[in-house]
Amino acid sequence: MTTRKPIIAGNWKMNLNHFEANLLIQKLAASLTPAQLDAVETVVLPPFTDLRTVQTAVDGDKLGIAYGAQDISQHASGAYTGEIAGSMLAKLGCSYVVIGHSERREYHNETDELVNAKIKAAFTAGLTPIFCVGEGLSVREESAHVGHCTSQVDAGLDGLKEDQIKQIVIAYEPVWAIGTGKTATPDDAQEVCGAIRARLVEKYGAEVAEAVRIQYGGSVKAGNIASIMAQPDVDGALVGGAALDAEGFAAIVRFPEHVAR
Ligand SMILES: O=C(CO)COP(=O)(O)O
Repeated sequence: MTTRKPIIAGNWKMNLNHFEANLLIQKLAASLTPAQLDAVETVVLPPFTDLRTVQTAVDGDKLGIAYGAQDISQHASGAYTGEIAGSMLAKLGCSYVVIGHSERREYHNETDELVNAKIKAAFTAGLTPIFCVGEGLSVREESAHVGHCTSQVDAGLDGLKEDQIKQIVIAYEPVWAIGTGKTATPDDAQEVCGAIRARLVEKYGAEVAEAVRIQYGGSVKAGNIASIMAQPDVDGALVGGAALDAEGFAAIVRFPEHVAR
């Protein structure tokens, strides 16, 4: 029995304009009861252009759903064309921000150093990072995935204070399982999530490590969430494709009806 509150987050990636975002958030809220939303922290991560719309819906109707952005600038403000500062996200009521997603690491050449700088920028703005780590297929095939992920964790958390580490959400997303329909087995998810927690114990002590919520991400859907959430070191999921369907995402949030924690 863990005391960590489960957190299910829907990463909408580059999908849905603000009209579509409004529909999805309303439908999602209508599909979940207050008790279900109380049992599982439910988060949506829309594109920047949808954040104001989501804020209006969530605040206006007190939907009980948290939201955040998919990226943040490492800079506080200034001449950085196209970038979005943490303070701007905080002003829009964001609680979370995804940092270091494999799609940003791969397509935008984000390094561990940049990810670390963005995590610090998030905390400065009062946002909670959802810090992503994960290995590609070749690393997995060499059985080097555990070390790969724990060193990404080391680099991302470098220089943070203990209370910041306790607050952070770490998402283990094996790249080969993202959008491929190929889910890691529950044992695969536990292996890496457990190793991440063991690493946190080693570096920061058990009290800090026990507070950190670790998500699994990669082809999560209603049909596989229960077996993944049954793992002792998996505290939630970061959901991509299945988060674009209100009923499908709501069914994932309702996982406690199928698994005791
Ligand atoms: O990358 C992901 C969430 O951030 C996972 O995406 P899928 O759920 O579509 O595999």
